[in-house]
Amino acid sequence: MVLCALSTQLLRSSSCCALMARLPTSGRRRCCLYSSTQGFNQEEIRQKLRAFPGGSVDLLKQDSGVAVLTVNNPARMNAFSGSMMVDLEEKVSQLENWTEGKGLVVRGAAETFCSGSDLNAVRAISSPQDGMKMCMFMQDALTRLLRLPLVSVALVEGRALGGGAELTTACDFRLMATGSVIQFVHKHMGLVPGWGGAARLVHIVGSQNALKLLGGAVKVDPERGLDVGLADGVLEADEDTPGASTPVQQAEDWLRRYTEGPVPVIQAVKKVVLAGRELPLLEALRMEKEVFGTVWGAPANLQALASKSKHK
Ligand SMILES: CC[C@H](C(=O)O)C(=O)SCCNC(=O)CCNC(=O)[C@H](O)C(C)(C)COP(=O)(O)OP(=O)(O)OC[C@H]1O[C@@H](n2cnc3c(N)ncnc32)[C@H](O)[C@@H]1OP(=O)(O)O
Repeated sequence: MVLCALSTQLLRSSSCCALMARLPTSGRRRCCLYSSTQGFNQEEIRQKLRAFPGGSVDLLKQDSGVAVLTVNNPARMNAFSGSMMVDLEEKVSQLENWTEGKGLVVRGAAETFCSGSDLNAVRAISSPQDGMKMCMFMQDALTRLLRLPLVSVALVEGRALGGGAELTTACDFRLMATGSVIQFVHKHMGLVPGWGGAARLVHIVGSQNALKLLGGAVKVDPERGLDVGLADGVLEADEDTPGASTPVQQAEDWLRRYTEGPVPVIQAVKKVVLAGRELPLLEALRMEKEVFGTVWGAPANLQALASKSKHK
């Protein structure tokens, strides 16, 4: 039973994914969704993907505890080349080990989000075996992205198409700029999502709306995004006001309400929500107990109690 395996995996705190990253562990081996028995040899796939160069995925970790991840391939509407897929996984690993992290903004360069896989690479990776390997590689990277103990938001400007739409679902929230579009164009490619976007979309908007967005390859604008629950907010452009905040600054301002507080507490909040979302109830309760144990009596808790006692 995959779910049982998953819950066991998540709960085994000694060697588990980022979800358990900050629990007291003797050492942590990052685990993958797939194993070599399923044809998943991550280093072999990395080598194959590196053969398709172009663009980059850039990471800016800030003292505020909020990082900015930028999909950067503007000449290709920020399409993912093979080397960018490797970049992404490496940046997720860096974030899994960022002990001071609380939040993450995922964006695209040049005022557009991402137009999915680089079609030139896709044409070259056309064998079923290689397609599966790319699929498993990106499913692993995006699952780990969503499981980071950080509160994440996708800042969608311009277009998020295909794999780019799937990338938005690997964030906790989505903010859409005026005029932006999220579109699962896979049907037009004779495909379905392969980076985990379908499974996550059902969790976000429900199966009925997911069927409509996928089956209809619907162009989701900010209004429709709010309506179906795919968008959590809309950023209004403000080019006329000199010195107005940039879309990234607006996204960081929006995120601040959910990341303000001590790092261990914010990370614990994300972990207990992840457990509730991914695990059966009993395992989720056990995970919640584990995480609760890391914050009960910890400095932030003791400081809060001390300040409360002065309120007599
Ligand atoms: C599981 C994920 C799934 C998979 O891997 O199977 C995928 O994601 S498949 C890819 C799905 N994405 C698409 O089908 C989008 C393809 N692109 C477009 O529809 C358009 O380019 C669009 C709507 C993004 C922008 O159109 P616009 O007219 O404004 O600009 P251009 O089309 O001229 O694009 C500018 C420039 O970018 C190149 N480009 C855009 N998207 C891609 C892409 N996905 N792969 C490679 N190159 C892309 C486009 O060819 C233009 O280059 P140029 O050299 O100027 O012709």
